[in-house]
Amino acid sequence: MMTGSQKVVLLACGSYNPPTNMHLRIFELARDHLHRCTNYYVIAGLISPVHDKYGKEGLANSNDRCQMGRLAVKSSSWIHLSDWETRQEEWTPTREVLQHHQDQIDSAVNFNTDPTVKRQRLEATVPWLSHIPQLGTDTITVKLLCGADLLESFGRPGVWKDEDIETIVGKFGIVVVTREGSNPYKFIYESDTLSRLQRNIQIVTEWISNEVSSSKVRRALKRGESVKYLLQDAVIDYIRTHVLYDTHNKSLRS
Ligand SMILES: Nc1ncnc2c1ncn2[C@@H]1O[C@H](COP(=O)(O)OP(=O)(O)OP(=O)(O)O)[C@@H](O)[C@H]1O
Ligand SMILES: NC(=O)c1ccc[n+]([C@@H]2O[C@H](COP(=O)(O)O)[C@@H](O)[C@H]2O)c1
Repeated sequence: MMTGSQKVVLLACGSYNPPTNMHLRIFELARDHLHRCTNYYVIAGLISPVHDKYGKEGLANSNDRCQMGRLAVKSSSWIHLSDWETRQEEWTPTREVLQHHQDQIDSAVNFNTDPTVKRQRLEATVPWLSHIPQLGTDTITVKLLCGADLLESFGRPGVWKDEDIETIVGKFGIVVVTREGSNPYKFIYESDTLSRLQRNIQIVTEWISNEVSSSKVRRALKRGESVKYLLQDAVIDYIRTHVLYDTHNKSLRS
C-alpha cells in the first residue's frame, strides 16, 4: 500500500442467483484497476445478496444464495459474503446497505486501539472485518461495485430515488465494470447528476468481455447443460445436492 492512499471496501449488491465466476472477476478487475490507476487501496470486497422480498422471479431462497456465495468466495483471500441484507425484515435500498456497512467499519475502526481486543470483538460480531489484516485506525470508505447494467438502471423511472443516487455516488462513490450492451460513458454524459458527480465514478473496462450472467446459467441448469467453469465447482455441487433451479430429473453434466 502506498503512503497517502485511501482505504476502500468494495461492496457489490445483487441477486447472486447463483453466484457466477464473473461476480468474482469484477472484484479482481476493479481492485487491479484502482491500484494501478488511482489512489485507492482495496482492503476487502463484500458480496451482499438481496433479500427474498426483493421478489425477483425465480429467486432461490436467501439461505441457499448465501451458502453458494460463501462457497464461491472460498477461492478468494479478500472477498467475503455479507448476509446482513438477507437477515433484515424487508428489502433494504442499496444506499442503506452501504451506510450499514460503513457504520460497521467506522465503529470497528474506532472501537479499541489494542489489536487483540479489537480482533476478538470483530470475530464475535463482524467476522468478515476480522479477516482484514490492514485494519488500523485510518478512514475506510465503502464503495459500490457494479456492472454497467446496474448503473444504467439508475435511469429507469421509479427504480432508484434521486437522493439515493446522489448519496451512493456523491458520498460513497461507485466503481463500474463495463458489460456487453452497455455504454457507461454515454450514460453518464446524458445524466446531469452523474456528470456532476463524475469524479466519484470509476469505470473499469473489461477487455476480455464475457457475457456470463446468472440468468443464462439458470437456463443452462434447467436444460441439464454443463455449467462447469462458469461457476465454482463447490457451487455446482451445492446446486446439485439441493436440487435448485429446476435441476430435478436432470443429470447435471459437470
Ligand atoms: N458479466 C458481467 N459483467 C459485469 N458485471 C457483471 C456481470 N455479471 C454480473 N455483474 C454485476 O454483478 C452484480 C450482481 O449481479 P446480479 O446478481 O444481478 O447478476 P446477473 O448475472 O446480472 O443476474 P441476472 O442474470 O439474474 O439478472 C451487478 O452489479 C451486475 O452488474
Ligand atoms: N433503490 C434501490 O436502492 C435499488 C433499486 C434497484 C435495485 N437495487 C439493488 O440492485 C441489485 C440488483 O438488482 P437487479 O437484479 O434488479 O438489477 C439488488 O441488490 C437490489 O437491491 C437497489
